[in-house]
Amino acid sequence: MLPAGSYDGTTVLITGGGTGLGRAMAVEFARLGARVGIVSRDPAHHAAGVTAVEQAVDEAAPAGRPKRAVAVGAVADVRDPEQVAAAFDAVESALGPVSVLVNNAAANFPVLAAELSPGGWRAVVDVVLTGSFLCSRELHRRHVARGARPGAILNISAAQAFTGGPGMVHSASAKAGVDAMTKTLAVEWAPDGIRVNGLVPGLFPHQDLPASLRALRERDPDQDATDARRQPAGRVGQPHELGWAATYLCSPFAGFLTGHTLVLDGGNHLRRDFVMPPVVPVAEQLRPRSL
Ligand SMILES: CCCCCCCCCCC/C=C/C(=O)SCCNC(=O)CCNC(=O)[C@H](O)C(C)(C)COP(=O)(O)OP(=O)(O)OC[C@H]1O[C@@H](n2cnc3c(N)ncnc32)[C@H](O)[C@@H]1OP(=O)(O)O
Ligand SMILES: NC(=O)C1=CN([C@@H]2O[C@H](COP(=O)(O)OP(=O)(O)OC[C@H]3O[C@@H](n4cnc5c(N)ncnc54)[C@H](OP(=O)(O)O)[C@@H]3O)[C@@H](O)[C@H]2O)C=CC1
Repeated sequence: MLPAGSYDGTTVLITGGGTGLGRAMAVEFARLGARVGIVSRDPAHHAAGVTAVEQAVDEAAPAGRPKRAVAVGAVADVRDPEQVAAAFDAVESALGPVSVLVNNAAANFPVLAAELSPGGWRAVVDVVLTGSFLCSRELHRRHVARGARPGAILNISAAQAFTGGPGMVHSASAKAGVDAMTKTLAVEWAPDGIRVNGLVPGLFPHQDLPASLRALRERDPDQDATDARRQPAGRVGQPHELGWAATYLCSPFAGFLTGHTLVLDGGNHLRRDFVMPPVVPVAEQLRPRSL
């Protein structure tokens, strides 16, 4: 854990920060003193994120300390550059200039590549890859115009980017693009004082995931134990652990680190051997079945 107050005076914008892992990261930034802007499509998700952040900050604050503005939500579909700019405006007018951006918003659903429509491909690639680019570009534009420094961007990726993602060709391809963007922008924007890194969560189950992804696990009545057995570390990730990694990567303690993607998965993406479990075709894995 970083020292208390590490993010005092810093405004962090997290896309998709109202649910799941984005919310967990928002809470950890706020615990360390950050003000947090939560940007996504659904105001109900913003409300959940703001409540979680306020609760965590209240718990950590000494009794009687006056309440401060710690979190706001702003509506935007990250696929639309005008909505992205308007959301930055809204967050900055409430919380001050954004110097840390977490590109966390994502879309994904299991589908065979042969059955994926052009619209389904575009929806996922546009949210994950184009959305991360548009938000990064907005942070960079504002940061440079102000002559501010330092700044940090964190791109949330997935191990599918390195291995491919059978049953999720759209997400794997988009996340691989995000990883290439991390390295490219790290070099282009280092002279502007903006670091760009990536963070890959391994298996982090939570209830906010869309039904199509939760269903992959819920076929198994003993899902938690099965998930744990499938990880070299013997357990899945806990969302606050992703927050700990995110707050480190965007902090001055990582001030010389840029263009790096950190994998937080208990070793799972390295689990390759000559002897592997029998192959089950992806079409069979995705076929609905009764238990
Ligand atoms: C941790 C436990 C789970 C274990 C499983 C393993 C997980 C591995 C993880 C891999 C790494 C990545 C993880 C993640 O990204 S998790 C984050 C997931 N979160 C979300 O996806 C939230 C947001 N998602 C959405 O809102 C929707 O899914 C969607 C992307 C579809 C929303 O976009 P949009 O509003 O534009 O959607 P539309 O309804 O207009 O649809 C657009 C086109 O997409 C087609 N579509 C939509 N859903 C499906 C589906 N389930 N199957 C096939 N096609 C689908 C839809 O038909 C549209 O296409 P057309 O225009 O051609 O009709
Ligand atoms: N959970 C896991 O095991 C893994 C997660 N990841 C990655 O972690 C990150 C967080 O995922 P997780 O928390 O699990 O999933 P969630 O489904 O909980 O989060 C996705 C978030 O993205 C937002 N979002 C989706 N589409 C848009 C859009 N068009 N514009 C703006 N915001 C959008 C959603 O908010 P709203 O609906 O309000 O727009 C939501 O808050 C993602 O990048 C994901 O790929 C990677 C590997 C594994």
